[in-house]
Amino acid sequence: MLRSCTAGLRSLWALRGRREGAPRLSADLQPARRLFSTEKAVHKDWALPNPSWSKDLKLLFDQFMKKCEDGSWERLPSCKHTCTYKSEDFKTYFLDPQLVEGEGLSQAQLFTRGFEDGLGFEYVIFNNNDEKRTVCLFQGGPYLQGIPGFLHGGAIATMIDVAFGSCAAISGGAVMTANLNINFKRPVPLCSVVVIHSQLDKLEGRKLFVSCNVRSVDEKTLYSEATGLFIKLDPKKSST
Ligand SMILES: CCCCCCCCCCCC(=O)SCCNC(=O)CCNC(=O)[C@H](O)C(C)(C)COP(=O)(O)OP(=O)(O)OC[C@H]1O[C@@H](n2cnc3c(N)ncnc32)[C@H](O)[C@@H]1OP(=O)(O)O
Repeated sequence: MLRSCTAGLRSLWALRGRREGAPRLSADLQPARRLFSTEKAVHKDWALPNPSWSKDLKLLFDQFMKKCEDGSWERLPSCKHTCTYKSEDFKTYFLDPQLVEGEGLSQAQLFTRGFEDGLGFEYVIFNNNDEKRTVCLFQGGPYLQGIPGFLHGGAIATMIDVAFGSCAAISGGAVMTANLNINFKRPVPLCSVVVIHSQLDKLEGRKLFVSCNVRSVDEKTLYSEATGLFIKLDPKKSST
């Protein structure tokens, strides 16, 4: 396992090395900033394979894409800058309209999509709307290291939160995390692929109770288990 992780790291660094000749981040950000601040923003879908994806991740992705063919599962597209109609719900709820229009948010992007390919969070989420459950395929890159060679617990918590959010949104629409409880049972090797199975356990008014487990691709290792409480936003309330 150590060897495959090292090989994975090596190929990621090679990928990064190839990009060293390209303009550095600050210059790269300029077009993104312009794109985000105009109406004509191009919304790339980041929940699709890229060269940093391991064989395991591509294989699982293909398997789930097959499950999507009969309509029982659907792949969730993912933008760097929230671009679905749902983001309007959050803006209405939380933000001063002047802040939305102004420079303050011009560089905002989804936390989990803020890394170059392969270095941070590589993931795709599939929803099963009838069964109120989701599967998140996640490969954590070298910038997410905690103890040497393993994923940072905060990175796992982040992915669990994102997976939960998608699961709760099936029934709740615009939701926010109120509570997360995670039991970390085994450390996750850096650059490996894990599968996060989430499900809605209970719906009680605006409260959505969810749970998940995080397993290795062969399902033999249980890395983490978690529960969460999400609250459906009440459009009559505003936090500002
Ligand atoms: C578009 C692109 C997407 C992009 C997709 C990206 C997905 C990323 C997912 C990331 C999600 C996040 O990071 S979210 C960010 C982290 N979370 C937050 O910042 C949330 C901060 N908290 C809040 O703003 C608020 O507390 C809310 C919105 C959660 C709830 O406020 P509220 O709407 O006023 O509701 P409130 O009346 O207080 O509570 C409703 C009911 O829930 C219960 N309740 C509330 N909080 C708790 C709690 N912690 N533990 C137990 N119970 C609780 C109350 O007792 C009540 O029960 P009863 O009396 O009805 O029985």
